[in-house]
Amino acid sequence: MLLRLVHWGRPAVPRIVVGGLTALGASLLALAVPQVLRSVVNGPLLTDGSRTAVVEAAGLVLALGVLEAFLVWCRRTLILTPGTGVELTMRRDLFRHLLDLPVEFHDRWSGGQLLSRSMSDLSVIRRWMVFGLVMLCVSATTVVVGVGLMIATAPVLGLVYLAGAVPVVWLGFRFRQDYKVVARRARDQAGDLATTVEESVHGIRVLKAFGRGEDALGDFVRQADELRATEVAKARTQSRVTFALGAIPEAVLAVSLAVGVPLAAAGRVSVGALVAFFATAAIVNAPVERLGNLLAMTLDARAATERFVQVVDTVPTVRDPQAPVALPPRPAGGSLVELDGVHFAHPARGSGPVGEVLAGVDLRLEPGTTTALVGLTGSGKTTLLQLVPRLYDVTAGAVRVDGVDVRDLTRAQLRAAVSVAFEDPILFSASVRENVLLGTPADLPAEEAEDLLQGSLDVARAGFARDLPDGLATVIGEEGLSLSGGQRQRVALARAIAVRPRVLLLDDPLSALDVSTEAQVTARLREVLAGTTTLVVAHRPSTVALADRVAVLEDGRITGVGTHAELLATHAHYRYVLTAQEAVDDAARAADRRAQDTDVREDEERTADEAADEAADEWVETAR
Ligand SMILES: Nc1ncnc2c1ncn2[C@@H]1O[C@H](COP(=O)(O)OP(=O)(O)OP(=O)(O)O)[C@@H](O)[C@H]1O
Repeated sequence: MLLRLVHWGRPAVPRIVVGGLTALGASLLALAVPQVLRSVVNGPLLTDGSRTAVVEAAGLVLALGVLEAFLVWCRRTLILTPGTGVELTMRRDLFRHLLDLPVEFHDRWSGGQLLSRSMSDLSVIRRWMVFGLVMLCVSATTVVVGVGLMIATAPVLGLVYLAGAVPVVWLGFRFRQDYKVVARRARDQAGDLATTVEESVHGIRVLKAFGRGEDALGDFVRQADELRATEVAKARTQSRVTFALGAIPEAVLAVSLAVGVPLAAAGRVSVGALVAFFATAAIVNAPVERLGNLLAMTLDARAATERFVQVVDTVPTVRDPQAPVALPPRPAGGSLVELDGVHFAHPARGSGPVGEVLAGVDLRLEPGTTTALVGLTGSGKTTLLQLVPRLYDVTAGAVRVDGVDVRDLTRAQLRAAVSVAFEDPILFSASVRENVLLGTPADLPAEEAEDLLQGSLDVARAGFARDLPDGLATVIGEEGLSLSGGQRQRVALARAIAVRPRVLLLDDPLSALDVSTEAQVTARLREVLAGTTTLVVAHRPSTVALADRVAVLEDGRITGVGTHAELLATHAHYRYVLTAQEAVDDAARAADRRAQDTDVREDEERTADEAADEAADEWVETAR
């Protein structure tokens, strides 16, 4: 799994390798110190006691120490920057892939899981690459070289020390098995927790309005507690292995001492060799102890990498064709859109006829006309609309624009030709200007962009945006000024119009507007839409009025196409849908009236309160 990182880590490899070599050099220098000790003890100390030799040896140890410190500094400096570069590249690739993945992927994945993958998982990988990986290699090499030196210095004692490796390796293997499960669980739970925070913040108004703050807190605490329990389990597993990796070498050293001293007394091992053996063992013990933490870091990085590649390995199901076809030039009278035997099932609902929302839709949108799509709620109107710009791909049949199957066009070409305004408009944390011009080419001359902006705002009756605190530069969306539902819809409508598309898809874009504003927008749209083929999902008769023709979606098929009057006279289901909607509208209007009455009462009460406050203030002033 970790080898997958080579793809992103390649540019950093030279610096990581050089950094690793400097770290290895530092460790080997540390291992050289006991050998100096050995020669001092066996030479000047035990024989002639020459001061000069001791001073020379001390100078050598000092020089080795300074060089070791310098190499450690080199390692840090060399590896720091490439690690952040790798993290940036991985983050960019992940985000690019997320944008490329189809809507169906985003239906299945929660925001928190994607957020945690792009933030904390990548930080874990970076830390491992620049520290864990390097130190793991250096520690393992130091241990191997150190044990080799110990065997060379005092073979019997070296073999005793080596015997300690058997339980260490076994423990390491057991640790890997246990830790990798909890490491993955912890990362997934962190993602779930991020999802909960994201959803709660997003839906904060609903939580407050329904007084469900305590429940949300309860859910959050439960999840946070599960994560805590997993982290504790992780820490316990890690501390067990760290303890064992610390204790086993110390125990082995005690055994070596018990064996070594009699050997030295018997003259079978020199005193210098014994001193060098234990000094080397003290140096080797440190990386052995570190192995527990480094293994844990490695397994954390493995879990993070697994989660990262899980996303980047997901193959987009909606892709550009191998040999894209070009759209014919824009016809003067407008584009022809055909849906031919279209079937569609949302993947989450299972494939096959049972899960199908659309079961053989045949619909022809004549060039330059506006067609209203009417059907009961949940009948698949939004789904149908989304098949045209390939937010989903049909499961059977075909959607064609000007005779070209939309799957034969590049997505960029298709989406420049087809524009959508959704019922629930999402605005980005950017200025009104940026939001409206979102779909227009980036290289559009400033003057033309300004004309488009002003024209689109006028058609969508979104002129209110000019009166915002900073005019059209006012930041709206999540981080900016909140707009009302109707205002957001109008900005989103302006955004859809600004593209000047061949095909405009409107998913009940005026549902949050009052009837008179809707009438004004409708009138302007009729003028502007001449030459644009439009499909508008309509719930209200007033929206249907926008259309030249109406298509009725019923049981996954189009069961009637005609003018509003024709269908009223001939299509029972159409009459039923409109009547059902009128009943809903009547109920909504009644609710509006009640709310207005309450507002008036509240205003009256407020005025009375304000008057009382003013009287009280006056009284206080007079008293003063
Ligand atoms: N992403 C999805 N995953 C699974 N099922 C979905 C998804 N989106 C919609 N559906 C289902 O597909 C059916 C059609 O939904 P769609 O939103 O297209 O209906 P609609 O006619 O636009 O409804 P409304 O008039 O209420 O907006 C519904 O049963 C809905 O539950």
